[in-house]
Amino acid sequence: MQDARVIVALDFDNIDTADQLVAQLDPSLCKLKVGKEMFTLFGPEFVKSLVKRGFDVFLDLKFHDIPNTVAKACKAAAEMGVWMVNVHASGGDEMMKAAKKAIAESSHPQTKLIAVTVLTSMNDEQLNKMVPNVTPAQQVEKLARLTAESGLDGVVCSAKEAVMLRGQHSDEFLLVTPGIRPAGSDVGDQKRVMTPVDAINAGVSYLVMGRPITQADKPLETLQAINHSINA
Ligand SMILES: O=C(O)c1cc(=O)[nH]c(=O)n1[C@@H]1O[C@H](COP(=O)(O)O)[C@@H](O)[C@H]1O
Repeated sequence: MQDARVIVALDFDNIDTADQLVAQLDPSLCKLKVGKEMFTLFGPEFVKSLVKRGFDVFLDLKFHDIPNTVAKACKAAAEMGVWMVNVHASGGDEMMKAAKKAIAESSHPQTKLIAVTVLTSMNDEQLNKMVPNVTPAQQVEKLARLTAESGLDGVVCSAKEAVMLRGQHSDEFLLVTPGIRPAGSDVGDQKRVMTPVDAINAGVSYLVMGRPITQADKPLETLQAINHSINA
């Protein structure tokens, strides 16, 4: 089975709506992401039900806390059988190493661990209110280096930084990029965006896509068209 490159973000407040979409999909077409909204509403049972249906699940809870707390949360996440979990790189290398070790020692050590660098909803202006005189690309570069040095599997970044990071890290280092928008689709709250084809050409490993697929009139056809465009 070909490794699906699109991760569909299930950001729904209603489990039936999510289930209706998932019923149309299969693990050869996409992976699935459960984030803060659905996990808060429906908890581990929903996540486990997707794992049971054979999907690679990215549990996107973006942990950011002291090392001991994040390590325990990552162990708990891995033991749900998920494919991937994430933390914020700005939590620091001690936190990331503790998280990595906790997953390695868990009952599901194959769970991948990646770190969020700079959120794709941030542009220069937004970032400068927190970290003055640094561009998103410079901040991503710095945090990606810290992530790699901490032994993690990769980063969440925008596709805009992918070419730079591919030149600095091994081919195995995962670049997972939200902020993906097919040409002409609504950008919404995302700021650093790119089309699926451009992102793949830039060296991205996995594309995270929510609304362009989940809010489409025909989500399955939209996903198939995206898959076709990136595999062409
Ligand atoms: O970690 C993430 O998945 C993430 C990081 C980031 O920098 N930006 C970002 O949009 N995300 C997530 O990716 C998804 C993007 O959804 P859409 O903007 O609807 O395609 C959402 O579930 C976000 O929570």
